[in-house]
Amino acid sequence: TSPQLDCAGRILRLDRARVMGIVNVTPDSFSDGGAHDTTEAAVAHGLKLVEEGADLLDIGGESTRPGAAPVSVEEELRRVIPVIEQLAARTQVPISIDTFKPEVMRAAVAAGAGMINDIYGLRQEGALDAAAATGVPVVLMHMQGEPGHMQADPHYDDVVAEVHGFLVQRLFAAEMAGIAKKNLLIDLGFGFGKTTAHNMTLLARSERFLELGVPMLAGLSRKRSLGELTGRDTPSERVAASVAAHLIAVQRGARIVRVHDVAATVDALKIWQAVEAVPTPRADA
Ligand SMILES: Nc1nc2[nH]c(SCCc3ccc(S(N)(=O)=O)cc3)nc2c(=O)[nH]1
Repeated sequence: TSPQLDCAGRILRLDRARVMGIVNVTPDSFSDGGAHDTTEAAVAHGLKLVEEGADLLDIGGESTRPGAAPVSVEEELRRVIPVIEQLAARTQVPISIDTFKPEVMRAAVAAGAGMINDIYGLRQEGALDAAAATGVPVVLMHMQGEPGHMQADPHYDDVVAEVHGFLVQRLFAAEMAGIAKKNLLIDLGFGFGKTTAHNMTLLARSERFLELGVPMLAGLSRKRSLGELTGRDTPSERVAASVAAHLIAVQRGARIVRVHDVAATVDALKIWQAVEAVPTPRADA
């Protein structure tokens, strides 16, 4: 039986790398800023990403980019719940909720979400119990510091060892809270309290994390490190770099990649899958 995730009834097979499409429901990411238009635009975007080949969607109502302003529980719910309800009704793919707030986790799963993606790794008060109560798979991500200042001056004695130790501790905490190991995933948290050097070290040594025995998610899409390495100052100019980074992440063990550019990533992974399908020559052949 090849690995798979049961996302509230929607099965996500992990026999090959899967593409998670990003749907930001933040007024500043859509022209008008009006509530209805924001919902409508976010739903349309999610449908477009599924058309492009997304295997699942990640719905986020609060930007956690460095320096972003916090959003209240009420406001975050107002943004994401209508989008989750509509997308769950209009597509068959699993819907992930990108939140660290326990109340939003519970409401999102009640509204049709089948996965929780928590950049704080369930460290907020009440998050472990909320996630356990939903019964859906959970992504535990590493972050050093908080979004407000995490990129000020990130420092590690040994970034791989420290990120590994953090994820071991979060996996333990999640299992102690009653979350089955088969429902746990990890994420190295590219760009969350890391310099470009830290990010590239983690990407280069991703395979080290497979020993944790859970699927790994990678999210480098359009991030600053890719801009620094290519000189592309605008996120939308970082598509080629993002596709390259996620192909490398998959080659080094990632099972899910979280991307803005679904069509391009799907094409790149098709080439990887064609190469992976070539049988290894037998030793005595
Ligand atoms: N599991 C998971 N969830 C995620 N949610 C986000 S939102 C991106 C926030 C951001 C934007 C830009 C930079 S930067 N300064 O590196 O360009 C950092 C963080 N990302 C991830 C990720 O990776 N995994």
